[in-house]
Amino acid sequence: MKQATIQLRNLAIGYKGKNDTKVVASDICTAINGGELTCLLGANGVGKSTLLRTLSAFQPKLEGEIDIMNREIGTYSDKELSRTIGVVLTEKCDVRNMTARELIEMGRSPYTGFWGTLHGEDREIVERSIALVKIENLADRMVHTLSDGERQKVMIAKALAQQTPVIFLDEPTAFLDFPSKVEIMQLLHQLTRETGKTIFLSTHDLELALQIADKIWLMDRQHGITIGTPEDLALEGHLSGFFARKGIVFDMETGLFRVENQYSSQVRLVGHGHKYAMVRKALQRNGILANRNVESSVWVETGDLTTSGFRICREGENVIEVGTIEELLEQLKMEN
Ligand SMILES: Nc1ncnc2c1ncn2[C@@H]1O[C@H](COP(=O)(O)OP(=O)(O)OP(=O)(O)O)[C@@H](O)[C@H]1O
Repeated sequence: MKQATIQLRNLAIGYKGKNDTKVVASDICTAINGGELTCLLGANGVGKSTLLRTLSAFQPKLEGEIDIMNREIGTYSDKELSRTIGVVLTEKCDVRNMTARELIEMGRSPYTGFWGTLHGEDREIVERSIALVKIENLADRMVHTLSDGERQKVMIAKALAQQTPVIFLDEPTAFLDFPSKVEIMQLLHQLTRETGKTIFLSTHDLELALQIADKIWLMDRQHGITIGTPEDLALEGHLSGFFARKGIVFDMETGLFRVENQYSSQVRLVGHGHKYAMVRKALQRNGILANRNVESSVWVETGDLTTSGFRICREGENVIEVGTIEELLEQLKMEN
């Protein structure tokens, strides 16, 4: 049984103005478990950052309770909070004249004295954090010379150096290239497994979240927050409902989203394996419905990985052989 590290009771979040209050979300009653990677998904402006900032005590809640490890967040001193919650926000930090390692060392400040003197153990933790995020090559660079993605990794290493049981991250993968996105998500997932940390992050990287997260929170103006494993949310129809926009369909077979194609013609495919799958994908991307069940006077033999090229066949006509999918597309387009 997973332990709930964070309990939210009737939580309302938003902004208090002079004359009015903007409620971004209300009646949030749920928990975030330790040892799990939880990803918060939702459209622009729905309130993901507001929720993360409220849970991090960077902005006041409007109503309700936030219990972190069985204590109301308001009862924590700043020092206690900094030993409990590590936060990585998207805002650019304006740091000059500081190396990446020095910035990561600041993650140790909740544990060092007034002068911020690092001891042997602190240095070891800093080096371990650098190694975990694989940024040894950036450690001696000045922070203001780093790219957005590189700086993001440094901020994650700083949060790791802080050694808190809870880490909140606002769009940690936003500026990263695809392999780095995967790497960071897998790292965060692995940390929840190995250290039992509670990691809660917002992201627009839907596909990655669906493949890596233990829990998904779908945040929506109409339905509030819906929570579950990616697979339960899929089976219950929440995922397809949530992203039901024109042109995006949730594919139950793969558990992922795909662009819905509009088909103008169809072709029967003969073959199997990777070559079959790639030809089908290429044709469908080009508006040609293609699979082995389609009825058509023209068919494509994809062969398999032991055969070379592809064959376009028509009853009573010569077979056309092509070497690549690009040539296959060209040929089929010419014929249409
Ligand atoms: N300081 C503020 N005062 C008043 N309203 C705000 C403030 N900051 C944000 N908002 C509003 O609160 C709502 C939620 O914003 P928030 O930044 O939390 O959304 P988000 O889900 O993180 O969006 P995105 O995916 O675009 O980052 C939006 O309507 C936004 O305009």
